[in-house]
Amino acid sequence: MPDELDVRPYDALLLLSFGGPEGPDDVVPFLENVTRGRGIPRERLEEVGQHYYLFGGVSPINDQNRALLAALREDFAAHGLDLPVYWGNRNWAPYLTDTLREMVRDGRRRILVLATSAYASYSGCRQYRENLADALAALEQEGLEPPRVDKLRHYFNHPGFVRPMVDGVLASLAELPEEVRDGAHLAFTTHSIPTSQAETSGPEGGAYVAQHLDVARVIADAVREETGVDRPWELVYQSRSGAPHIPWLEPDICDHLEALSERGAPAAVMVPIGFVSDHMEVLYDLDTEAKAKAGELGLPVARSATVGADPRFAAAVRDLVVERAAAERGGRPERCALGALGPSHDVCPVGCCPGRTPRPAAAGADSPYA
Ligand SMILES: CC1=C(CCC(=O)O)c2cc3nc(cc4[nH]c(cc5[nH]c(cc1n2)c(C)c5CCC(=O)O)c(CCC(=O)O)c4C)C(CCC(=O)O)=C3C
Ligand SMILES: [Fe+2]
Repeated sequence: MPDELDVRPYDALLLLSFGGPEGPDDVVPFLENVTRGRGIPRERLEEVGQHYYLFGGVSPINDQNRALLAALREDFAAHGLDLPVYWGNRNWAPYLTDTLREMVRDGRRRILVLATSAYASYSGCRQYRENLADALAALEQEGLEPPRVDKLRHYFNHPGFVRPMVDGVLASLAELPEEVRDGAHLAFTTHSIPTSQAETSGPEGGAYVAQHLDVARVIADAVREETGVDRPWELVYQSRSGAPHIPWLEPDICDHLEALSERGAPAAVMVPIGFVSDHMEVLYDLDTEAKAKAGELGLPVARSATVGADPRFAAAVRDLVVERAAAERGGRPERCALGALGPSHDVCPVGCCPGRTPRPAAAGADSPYA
């Protein structure tokens, strides 16, 4: 048996994810959960519903989280990290509030949260924190003493998140016809968000785009070193939602593929760095829609894998847990990070990644729960 790793003061890890439908009957209620109060046009919802029906009404995200849970438990057990791992979602069962209630009933008082979103932004960070605050409030209403909840730092630049994506790009390049491989562009993609949200992301603003650019550069550099070929790369966006008159980050991946084709690019690899698993935004927006677009253009494309349940990602989570526990005990742990930005903060400062209207958010400096 390995020596036991010190995770005091924590007594549990919570995998906090988006959630997704598990059958056709779940699709509409799931979309209602996601878009409640968010001003998404009806037509957009109907369109996104069709994406899910195309895949039998099942999002792959839940099985991907089950696989990640298994990978985390296996990694923790193999390395003497004695920490139970739970799973709860923002928008579908198992719901966050139900999981937190179970955790409290199991006696968990100091909970560390791993969100399946690696970057700063309202949608990718504070919204998860608001949902945590709502769940804690619900437990309080039920007469339960809310546990203390902390969130792991953003892991976009952790080597265990980045390295599997480098391998993914190398595998995708190998899938392309040999004669276009060296000229292939790398199209790094992430979820588009309103430009106003991008501008206010992180403690000083602009973090969403800056963090993605940093990761894209690290991956492009690593691929150049591995292959000896310097390929052009760009950061582009996908899965735009919202009303058309509100500006969102651009260009869209499909417009980008068209521009590449016009510029005479021989091929492209789409690299979904914005996502942690190959969920619906990847399967539909890239593998279905963007690939169809590339087919029309006669542009050879491949799409590289997200980290999913890669054992290196599970090991990165272990590293982050041990690091954060040491910091909570007053130590100065080593903090792994690639790229130019350095390791992200442990505790989101007051006011970072603001939403449209202020709401209580847990696991940050402005949390109403200690
Ligand atoms: C930044 C970001 C991430 C990455 C960080 C993270 O992972 O959290 C992400 C992930 C995801 N988004 C997902 C699904 C959806 N997102 C929607 C809508 C929106 N996303 C937004 C942003 C993000 N979204 C925004 C600004 C909106 C507009 C509405 C609003 O302001 O809140 C809608 C409504 C319909 C539509 O308009 O598309 C759906 C169905 C799924 C599940 C996929 C599956 O089922 O496999 C996942 C992982
Ligand atoms: Fe989304």
